[in-house]
Amino acid sequence: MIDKSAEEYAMAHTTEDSSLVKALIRASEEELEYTDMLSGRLVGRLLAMLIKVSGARRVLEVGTFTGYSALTMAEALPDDGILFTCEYNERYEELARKFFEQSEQSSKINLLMGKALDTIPTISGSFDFIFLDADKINYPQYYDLLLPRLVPGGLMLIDNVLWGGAVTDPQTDKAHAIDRMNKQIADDDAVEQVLATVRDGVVLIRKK
Ligand SMILES: C[S@@+](CC[C@H](N)C(=O)[O-])C[C@H]1O[C@@H](n2cnc3c(N)ncnc32)[C@H](O)[C@@H]1O
Repeated sequence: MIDKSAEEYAMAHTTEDSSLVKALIRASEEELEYTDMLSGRLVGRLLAMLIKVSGARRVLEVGTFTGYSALTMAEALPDDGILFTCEYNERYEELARKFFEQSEQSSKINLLMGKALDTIPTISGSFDFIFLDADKINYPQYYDLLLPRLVPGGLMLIDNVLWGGAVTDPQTDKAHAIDRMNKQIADDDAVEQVLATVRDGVVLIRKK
């Protein structure tokens, strides 16, 4: 959606990933046919920045894939921070665990396997920061499930909310679901939010 040269310029002027995170990206590209699900450095560095400036300690991620954003967020967390990340695909799990184990942040990361709508309720306590990046068709359901789990003043970042521009005239079930959630957030008096045109669109939500 974003002009290619502007995107490249943004990438060239954004902090690099750690060497372990770069190795994870390379391994994902070598072992998998498609890695377009990986959120990428603009979103990854935004996540790290938000965690640092907000002082978040308890983080939940929905949608691990091979662990790019999980590892990036774990690196941004303080030593006593904890990250729960939900995935259901065992092939992605294997790659993610391999890199989590190599990381100095491994003790902070809890990978929960299974359908996220089932595994999230098994985690007790509330979260300072949530990153939603899983099955788009269930985005409205996730929003309803996750907002009550956020502390007042807590932040939620949701990825792919522009869905390549398809939300402006939704024609598919996924585009309709994302559009429905975007409208739900915009109408929700319990939050303030900014829908930013970073990569495929992210909405940053702060619970009042
Ligand atoms: C867009 S990818 C996540 C990318 C990751 N956050 C990153 O930046 O590298 C979405 C992931 O969610 C997983 N997923 C989809 N539906 C799920 C579900 N219902 N429960 C758990 N994981 C799910 C997919 O297998 C996929 O790995």
